[in-house]
Amino acid sequence: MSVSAPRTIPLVNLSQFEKGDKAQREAFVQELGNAFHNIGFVGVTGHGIAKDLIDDFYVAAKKFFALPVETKRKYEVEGAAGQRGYTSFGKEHAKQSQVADLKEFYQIGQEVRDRSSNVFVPNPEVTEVPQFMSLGTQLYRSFEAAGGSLLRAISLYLGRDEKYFDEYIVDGMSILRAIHYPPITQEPKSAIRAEQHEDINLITLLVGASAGGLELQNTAGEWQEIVPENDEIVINVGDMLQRLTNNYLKSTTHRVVNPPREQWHEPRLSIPFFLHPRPEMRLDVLPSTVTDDRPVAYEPITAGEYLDERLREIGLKK
Ligand SMILES: O=C(O)CCC(=O)C(=O)O
Ligand SMILES: [Fe+2]
Repeated sequence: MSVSAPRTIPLVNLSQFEKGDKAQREAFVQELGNAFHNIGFVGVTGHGIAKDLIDDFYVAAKKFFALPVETKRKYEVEGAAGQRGYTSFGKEHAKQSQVADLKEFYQIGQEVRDRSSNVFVPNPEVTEVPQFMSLGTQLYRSFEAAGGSLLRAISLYLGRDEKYFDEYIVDGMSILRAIHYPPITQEPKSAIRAEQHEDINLITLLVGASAGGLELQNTAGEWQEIVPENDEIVINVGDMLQRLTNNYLKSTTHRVVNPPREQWHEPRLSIPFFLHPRPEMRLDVLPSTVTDDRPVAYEPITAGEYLDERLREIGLKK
C-alpha cells in the first residue's frame, strides 16, 4: 500500500487503554467501539504481543506444514471436530459454500490452569517440531491477554462493568489457528483461499498475514483489501459478540482471495486467534442493546450450543 492510500480500517493503540490516563482510556473505548459498530474491524498496535514470539512461531509453523502429509495426518485428533491438531487441505468450507477452501491448518486449544478440571480434548505434542507447541502455547496466552484487554474496553463501550467478560474468558474455548495456504499450481475451478464468511467467536485477533489477500465486505457490498502495516494486528468482531449485542457490533463478512497468477507460487501463512468464552456463557442479547429500531434479533443460547451448531455447518463436526 502506498503511503497516501487511505486505510480500510481505523487504527488504535491498545497501550493507550492499558497505560493511559482517564481521557486517553475513554478516547480508546470510543474509537474501538465505534470501529466495531461501524465496520466490525480495527487495526491494533501497542498490543503487547512480542514480535520475536510471532516470528519464532511462524518459523515453527512453516516447518510443521513442510512435513509429509502422512506425518501431519498423525495430528488429526479423533472426536475434536478440528478444534485440536491438524485439519488437512480441502476439508473446511464456508457455511453457504459446497467448495472447500484452499488451505490446511493446525489448531491449538485451551490448556486449562487446573488440569484436574480439564473438560477439553488435550493438545497433542508435535514431536517433529519440538518448539511448535511451546511457542504456540505462549502465543496463545499473549493473544488471550490482549483480547481480554480489548473486551474490557468493549464492556465499557457497552455501558457495563469493565470486567464483564473476564470470568467468561478464563479457561474459555479460544483457539489459536495456524493456517497454510499452499502455492497454487493449477487454475482453481471456483475455490479461493478462504471463501467469504463470518467468524463464530467473540473477537478474532489476526497476526502475520504473510501476503495480501484479506478483504472485508463493506456496508455497500464492496470488497476492500486490508493491508496491515508493521506490527499491527487485525481485530474483528465475531458472530457471538454480534449476537450478544443484538447486531449493534458488526460481525463483518471477510475472505482471502487468490493472488494474481505471478504470485501463485507464494504460499500464505496467517495466524488468527479466535477468542471464545467458556461454553456456559449465555449469549442472550443484552437488554441495553434492544430498542424500538432494534428489536430482539436472536433466541437465547449458550456459547457451547452455538459453537456446536456452527461447527456442523462448516463441515468440521458430524
Ligand atoms: O488468513 C487470513 O488472513 C484470515 C483467515 C480467516 O478469516 C479465518 O480463518 O477465519
Ligand atoms: Fe475469518
